[in-house]
Amino acid sequence: MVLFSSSSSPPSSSSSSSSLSTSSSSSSSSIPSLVACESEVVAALGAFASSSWSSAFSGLFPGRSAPHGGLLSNRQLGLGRAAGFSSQAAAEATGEVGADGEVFEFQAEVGRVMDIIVNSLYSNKDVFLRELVSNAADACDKKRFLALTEGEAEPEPMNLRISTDKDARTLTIEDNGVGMLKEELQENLGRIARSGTANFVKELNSGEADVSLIGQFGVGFYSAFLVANKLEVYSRSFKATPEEQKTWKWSSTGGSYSLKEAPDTEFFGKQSGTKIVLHLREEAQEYLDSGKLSDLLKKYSEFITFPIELFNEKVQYDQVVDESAPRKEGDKPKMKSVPRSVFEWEVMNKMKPIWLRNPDVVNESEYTEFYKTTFKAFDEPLSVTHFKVEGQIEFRALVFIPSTMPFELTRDMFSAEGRAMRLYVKRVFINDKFEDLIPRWLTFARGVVDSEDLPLNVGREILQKSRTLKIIRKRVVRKILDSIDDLREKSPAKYENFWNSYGKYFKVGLVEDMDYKDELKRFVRFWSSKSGDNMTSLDEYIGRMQEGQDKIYFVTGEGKRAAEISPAMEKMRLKGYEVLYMVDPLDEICSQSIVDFDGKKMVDINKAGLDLAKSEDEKKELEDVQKEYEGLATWLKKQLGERVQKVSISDRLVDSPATLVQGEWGMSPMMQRYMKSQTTSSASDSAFAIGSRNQAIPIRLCVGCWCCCCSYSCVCSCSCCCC
Ligand SMILES: Nc1ncnc2c1ncn2[C@@H]1O[C@H](COP(=O)(O)OP(=O)(O)OP(=O)(O)O)[C@@H](O)[C@H]1O
Repeated sequence: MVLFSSSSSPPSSSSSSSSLSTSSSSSSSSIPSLVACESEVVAALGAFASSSWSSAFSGLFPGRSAPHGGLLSNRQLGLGRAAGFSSQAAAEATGEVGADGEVFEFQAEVGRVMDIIVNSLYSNKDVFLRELVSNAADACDKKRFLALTEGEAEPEPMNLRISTDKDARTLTIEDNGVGMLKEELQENLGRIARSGTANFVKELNSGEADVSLIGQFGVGFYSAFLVANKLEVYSRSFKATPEEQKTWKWSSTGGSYSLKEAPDTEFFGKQSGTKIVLHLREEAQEYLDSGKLSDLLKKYSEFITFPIELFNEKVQYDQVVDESAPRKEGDKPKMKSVPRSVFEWEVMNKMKPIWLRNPDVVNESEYTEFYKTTFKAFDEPLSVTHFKVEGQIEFRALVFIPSTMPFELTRDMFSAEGRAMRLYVKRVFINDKFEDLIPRWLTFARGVVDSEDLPLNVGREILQKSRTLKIIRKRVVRKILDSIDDLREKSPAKYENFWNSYGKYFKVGLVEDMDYKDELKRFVRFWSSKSGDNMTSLDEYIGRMQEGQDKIYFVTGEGKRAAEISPAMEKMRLKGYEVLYMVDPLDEICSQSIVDFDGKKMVDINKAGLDLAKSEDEKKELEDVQKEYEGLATWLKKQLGERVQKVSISDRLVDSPATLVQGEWGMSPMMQRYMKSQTTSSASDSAFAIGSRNQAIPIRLCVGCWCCCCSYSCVCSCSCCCC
C-alpha cells in the first residue's frame, strides 16, 4: 500500500500500473521489483473516479451526432422546427384578437434576446443585412432542391430583391424561395429555442459577446431589430397544397407578434416566397440610401449564388431643347442635358459561383470573402484548396480549413450542426450535413463539392453506397491532407495553430479510420522530454534517436509534469533516451493505434517487458542482484498474493526504491477508466467517451470483442463482426 500510494500521485500510469520498483539507493544500478497489485489498483482507481478525475470521466457520453435522416435535413427544408412543433406551440396564444389578427406572446427568452439586441448591440448594425440576405438565399436553395426532386425539369428562376420606400421609411427584402407555412412562421420566427441562444445571453451578460458573431447564435433573423422597430413578414409556402395556399403576415414590434392571412401579397409574381418589411428606426435611416445598401451588398453578398437585385436610383440625362439659349432664326435649337432619376433593378452580384471559376483567376481576398459569407465565419481561412477533377468522374471542390475552431464545434466536436461541406449536384445545393462526404475526423473543414455525376433525386442510403461519392471523398481527403502537409512543411507556426485547434480530430482519425491510420501518423505531435517549448513529430523524434536505439519510448501521465516525474523516467534520463509524453487522454489510445512508425515500435516505459540495451557488465550486475534479492521478491509476492501478477527485480529504476507497472498486455489505469466510463454509458453504442478538459470525445471503437487482432479488447479498429 505504501508503495502504491507513493507512486500513485496524480493518476499517471505509474500510479495505477501493476508495477512496483525498489532500488538500492546506494547504487545507480537500481533494484526494482515488479508488483502487479490489481485489487489495490482498482480500489485506488475508484477513489480517483470519485474525485477530481470523475469530472473528466463521468458523464462523458454526450451521444453521437444523430445520423442524418434524409438528403436534406428537416431544418434545411425549413421543417426543422416545424417537425418539433406540437401542441406545445412556439408562442402561447393570448386569446386576444387584434386588428392584425390573433396575438401571441414570445417566450421569455426571446423577449430577452430582443431586448439585448436592441439595447446592447448597436455598434455594428450592418450585420442585419447579411443575415436576412443569407436566409433568403437559403430559402431559394431549398425551393430549387424541392422543385427538382419533385420532378420540375427547370425550376423557375429565383432571386432576391431589395428595395426602399423613403416616404414610408421602410426597407424590403424579398425572395421567391421556399416560403413558410403558418406553423413554420410560428416555429421559426416565434421561438429561439436553440441552445445557442442561451450561450449568447450568457456571453452578453459576461460582456464578452461580439455583435459581429450574431449569426453564430441562431438569432440571425432577430438582428433585424437592430435597425427596425417593427417587422412585417409576408410568406407563402412552396410546400403547401393548392387548397391551403395562403399568404401569412407575421408582424412584430419586439414584445409579441401577430399572425394573420394576407391574401393579396405577391412575390414578384411567383407562387411562393417571403417578403420582410423593416420599419426603420429614426437612427437607422441611412439604410434607405441605395448607395449604402449597394456597398453593403457588395461587401457581404457578392458570393450568394442567386441574383440579388437592388431597386437602385440612377441618374439619366435627357437631351432637351435649351429654350433659354439665344438663337437666330434658322439656327438649329440648342440642346442641353437634364438629369432625371430613374429606378431600376440592378444586379449586385454578377460573379459566377467561385468554385466554378478557374483557380488561377481567383485571388486570396475573394476566397476569404466567399469563406466568410458562405460559412458565416469571422476568421481568415488557414488554408484554401481549390481544384477540379475531370475524366471518369467530374467534380469541383473548394475546401477551407478555418484558422479558429468553428463555433458550432466548440461544445461538441462532432456536432452535426457543425458540419459544413456543402454538396452540390450540377450547381443545385443538396446538403451540407452529409456524413459521408468527408470522414468525421475532418468535420472542421468547410467547403463546397459540386458533382456532375451524382444523381439529384436519391436518398442518403443510395448516396452512401455510391461509387462516385467514394471517389469524390477519397480525392477531397487527399487534397485536404496535401494542403495540411504543405502547412506542416512550409509554415510551422501555422501548422502549430492547426495542431492546437484540430490535433484531437486527427488523433481520433488515427484510432478509428483504418484507411488513413498510417497517413495520419506523420501529422501527430507530442510533448517530449527533449522537445522543449514545442511539440515534436515522430519524424523529428526519430531524427534525434540515439545510436542503436530502435524503439520510440513514451510515458503516460496527466500533464507534462506528472510524466516528467514518473519513476519510469529515471532510467531513461540516465541513458539519455528521449521519451514522448502522452498527456492528453486521447494520447494513450492513440499510441496503441500507432503501434510503430518508420519501423520503430512504440514502447510504453511504464509497462512490463521494457528491455533497454545493456552492456555485458550491466547484464552481469542485474543477474547478481536478481539472485541476491530473489527471496525478497518471492516473499513480496506471497504477501501480496493475487493482488499482483508478478514481483520481479529489474533495472528500470535509479533513485526510487520501487514502482508499480502494468503487465505488458495489461490495461493502463487510463484505459481502465475509459472502459469504466464506457460501461456506465450506453453499452449498445460502440463508442468511447474520452474526456478532455472541457469536452467528451466519443471515439468509435470495437468494444470487448477479444478477436484475433485485439491486443486490448477495447482499442481494436478491425472490421470484425462486432466492430
Ligand atoms: N426568407 C426566408 N424564407 C424562408 N424561411 C426563412 C426565411 N428567413 C428565415 N427563415 C426561417 O427562419 C429560421 C430562423 O432564421 P434565423 O436567421 O433566426 O436563424 P437561422 O438562419 O436558422 O440561423 P443563423 O442565421 O443563426 O445561422 C430559418 O432557419 C428559416 O427556417
